[in-house]
Amino acid sequence: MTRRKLVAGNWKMHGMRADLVEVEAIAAAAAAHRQIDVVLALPATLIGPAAAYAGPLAIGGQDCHANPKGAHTGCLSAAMLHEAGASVVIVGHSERRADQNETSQDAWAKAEAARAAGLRVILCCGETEAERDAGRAERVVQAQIEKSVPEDANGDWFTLAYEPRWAIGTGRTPTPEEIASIHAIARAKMRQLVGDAAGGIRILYGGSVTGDNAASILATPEVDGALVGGASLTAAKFVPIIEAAAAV
Ligand SMILES: O=C(CO)COP(=O)(O)O
Repeated sequence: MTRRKLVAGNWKMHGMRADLVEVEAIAAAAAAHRQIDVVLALPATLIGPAAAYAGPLAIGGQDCHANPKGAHTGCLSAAMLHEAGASVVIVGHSERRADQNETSQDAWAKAEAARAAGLRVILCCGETEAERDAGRAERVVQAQIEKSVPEDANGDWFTLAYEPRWAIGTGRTPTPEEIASIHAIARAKMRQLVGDAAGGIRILYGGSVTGDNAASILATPEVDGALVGGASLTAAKFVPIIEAAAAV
């Protein structure tokens, strides 16, 4: 099954209104490469202003609450993100697992809530360095998928992102062979859970993707795109990754 490449940027806790010029330039690159999908997951404060002119660039949130509303000070529901202009949301990012003690079950509930509100979902998984060193990377990722991937997931609304924690913001990446191997294992696990629909679900690689390594990572078997942190913050760094995906 052919799957369109997807390049997603995650601005994390970066970005002020002055940075909307970068969003505008990235949106222009997305418009110039419509054969792929491009997403920018922005701080909630920038979703509305960015969505107003993003065009083919899909604007996303970085988290949502699992409940549709309620007494949850400081939290945002999926419907709020949707109303602000987001069409997609990241759930289960390793920084939220580390900083907010989120679990794979939380990611599952957030994915369900996002879908119910009309958002597409990018759900993250990935092992720590200690888990990889102990030879447990595959089992950790399989367990995360088993607990977090909704049983009705399909490629229309659901994307998986494999982000080994030790590769995030470190400049270190797994080899293409290691990435291909984990992605194949992830897809096999999803096939057990959702059947043939797994063939349509994109699996992104994330962790220290840059303009320099994007072409080789994006050409790796089983890699359907990239989830990019630091190198998505400026058009100068992110557009070469979009171009690399469009050229695969
Ligand atoms: O966490 C990431 C994207 O969600 C990856 O971050 P970096 O690209 O900065 O390593």
